[in-house]
Amino acid sequence: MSESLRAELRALPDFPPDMPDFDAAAAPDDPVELFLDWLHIAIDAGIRQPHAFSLATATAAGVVSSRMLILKGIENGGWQFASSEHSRKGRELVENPQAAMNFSWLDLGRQVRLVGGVTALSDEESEADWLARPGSDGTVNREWRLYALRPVEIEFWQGRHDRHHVRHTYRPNA
Ligand SMILES: Cc1cc2nc3c(=O)[nH]c(=O)nc-3n(C[C@H](O)[C@H](O)[C@H](O)COP(=O)(O)O)c2cc1C
Repeated sequence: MSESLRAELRALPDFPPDMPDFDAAAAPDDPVELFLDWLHIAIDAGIRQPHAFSLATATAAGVVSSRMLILKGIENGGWQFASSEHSRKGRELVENPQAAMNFSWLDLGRQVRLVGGVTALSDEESEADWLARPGSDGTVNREWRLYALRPVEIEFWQGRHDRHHVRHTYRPNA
């Protein structure tokens, strides 16, 4: 069974036939500019939920967990997301305010990884995010919290058919 699974997995296609080029030498100095450029390319390519990413958090003891979330915006160098502050991620961010994000646009052979400190944003900003959600009935949810991850490291990764994959790393706020 495990050998047939291994063979089945090995036979799966990997990169899409057409992948964009990425010239790291010509990349802008500002990682936000490059991130927004890649995000808009993903949106224009029709990728489903291009604003979805995996967020990894950890307890104070370093026990890691991850889950998918939706990007709410980027402001003042902070990538924003929202969730219940009573959730596992909410509790972990109180005891250990560090996290990692991973955006993957597989149909473009692209990944962006971010690592940094996370801050809980204000009640006003959190409430505004809750009320702006599709289907909002105008009722306030006091558990809802908007957070911002300010990256100390961002890595842009572009797959290539010749396997000379391109990695471009920024270290802002370091
Ligand atoms: C594509 C996708 C997007 C999601 N977006 C959010 C989100 O923005 N906020 C949220 O709290 N949960 C979101 N979820 C659910 C989370 O993945 C997760 O199940 C939930 O937040 C509880 O996580 P926790 O128990 O680790 O804190 C999303 C799930 C998927 C699959």
